[in-house]
Amino acid sequence: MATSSTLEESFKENPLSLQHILPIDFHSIQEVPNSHLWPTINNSPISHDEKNPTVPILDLLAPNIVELIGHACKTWGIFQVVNHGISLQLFDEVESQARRLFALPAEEKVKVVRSTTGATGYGTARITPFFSKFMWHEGFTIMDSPLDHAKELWPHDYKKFCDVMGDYQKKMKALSFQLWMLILNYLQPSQEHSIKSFESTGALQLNSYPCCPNPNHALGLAPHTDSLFLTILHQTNNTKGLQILKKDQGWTSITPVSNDALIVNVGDLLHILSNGEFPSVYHRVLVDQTKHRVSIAYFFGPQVDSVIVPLVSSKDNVGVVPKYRNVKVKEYIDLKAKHLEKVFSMIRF
Ligand SMILES: O=C(O)CCC(=O)C(=O)O
Ligand SMILES: [Fe+2]
Repeated sequence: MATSSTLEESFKENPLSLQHILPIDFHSIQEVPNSHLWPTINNSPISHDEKNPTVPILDLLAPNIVELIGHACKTWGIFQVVNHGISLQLFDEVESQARRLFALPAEEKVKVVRSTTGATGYGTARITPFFSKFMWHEGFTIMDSPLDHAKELWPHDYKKFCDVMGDYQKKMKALSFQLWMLILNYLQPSQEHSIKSFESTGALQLNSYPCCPNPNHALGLAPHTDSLFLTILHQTNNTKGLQILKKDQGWTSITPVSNDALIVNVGDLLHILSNGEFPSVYHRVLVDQTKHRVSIAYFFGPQVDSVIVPLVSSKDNVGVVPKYRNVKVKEYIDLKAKHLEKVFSMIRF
């Protein structure tokens, strides 16, 4: 038996109230209720002819990929990946299984609602309690196998869902490692740095943003950063929604270059590990009046018992002092659950 704790366990100490977990019934709603009505979102609604921002697009087969990925992490903290070897068919299957789940009536979905101390299952975003308004969003989180939940939802027809999600998690884990090796190659941690050998954790997050009658006053996801090392996101390119906050540019939409392009962003723990060199991207999601958007995020990080030590002794960084104190992943997750972004100032020197 493994004695190390899991990501799931590390959420237990900060329970959420059921009121903050259960999404409204989007199938029955005609108007945005006051609880979900945000003051004007400081941006015009998504315009579909908007110019693409120049988020780096990385070909994983490029000979200078280490430099490219390092540069992208440093300058943007977010990039797109093509030529990653994952088939369009798998993306289509994951999206269609996710849509199958979200299309279920509310009384079915509630059977697999996340528990107040849990991490997996159906529910709102974990950042919900930090905002006075609710988000136009429902999610389903998978860690390891979704078997128990799938059996609840489809007692006689759960296999396809589990197979597809299992396959996707496997592919995402492998891709995460590939990206991770490239990033470590770029950062060049010293031999003794603990990050050289670590066990990973991953979580799959299915996101659903139903059509919204009033998209100018609703938010799919409120601004946030992701907590772990990397997030790999799939969204079909005909439904925009993701925006990042870019210095001098404001909120900027990220549009995939193709249906099989993946969007990869730096999370908090990689920001800390890189000693602040790589920004942890602040992002949010807008909603659409006529399109029900689904996105699939894979969060990749170290095990919760690992300690993140900012890299200062790599060759580029000689003489640089650490900007953050060492932090155990479990402690970080706990601080973030209590304080959200204020967590950075709490661990900064
Ligand atoms: O749906 C998206 O585009 C982004 C999802 C996201 O930010 C998240 O799951 O943390
Ligand atoms: Fe996110």
